[in-house]
Amino acid sequence: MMVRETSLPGVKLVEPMIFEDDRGFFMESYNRDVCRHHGIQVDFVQDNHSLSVKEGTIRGLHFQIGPKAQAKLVRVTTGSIFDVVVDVRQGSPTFGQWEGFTLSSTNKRQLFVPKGFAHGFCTLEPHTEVQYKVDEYYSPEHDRGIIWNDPTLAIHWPYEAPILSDKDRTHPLFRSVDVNFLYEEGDN
Ligand SMILES: Cc1cn([C@H]2C[C@H](O)[C@@H](COP(=O)(O)OP(=O)(O)O[C@H]3O[C@H](C)C(=O)[C@H](O)[C@H]3O)O2)c(=O)[nH]c1=O
Repeated sequence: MMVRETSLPGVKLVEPMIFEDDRGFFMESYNRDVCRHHGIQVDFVQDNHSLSVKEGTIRGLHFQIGPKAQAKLVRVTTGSIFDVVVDVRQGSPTFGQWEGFTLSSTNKRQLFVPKGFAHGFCTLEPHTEVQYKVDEYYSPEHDRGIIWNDPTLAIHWPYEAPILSDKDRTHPLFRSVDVNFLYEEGDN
């Protein structure tokens, strides 16, 4: 497995080792010790799996606050996504900065998203399946977000008129990132 840092300290791009033969391939999709060796020092407690039927679907930008803040290890098992993280850690030198990554079932790349980052993705193909580990359980009361087209962030999404859930379109807690300091260090 190779792990490289990104423009946002703590966010890591993971390239697993792929063993290919005439049957297909084998990979360790998660190895706790190897992750720890590369600085991914979290104990995951929940696996999530979503299917988005149409390309141009955006899920996010979401994160949980306080003691339920989540770190995530994201991968794509069918299709492909433009995966986006936003630093929402109050006082962070990169607060409000975002970066996007293409994850796909072909490149098998994974993205480690630490606590304190909003996360969202846009599907680039129909029938895209995303699977990700989180290190805190789901807590709707702690769910927060930033609207996908927040002008402060000006994220370069690949689609201008995406498919969204009602929550992602209208949620009252989804405001511009500069309105709310949404995560404070030590909240976890
Ligand atoms: C996240 C979650 C949701 N749910 C239930 C709640 C809803 O009834 C249903 C759909 O939830 P939601 O519309 O929030 O799903 P997504 O829009 O894919 O949300 C995710 O989108 C972005 C990409 C993320 O990084 C988050 O992990 C997560 O917020 O599943 C659960 O039961 N457990 C969970 O952990």
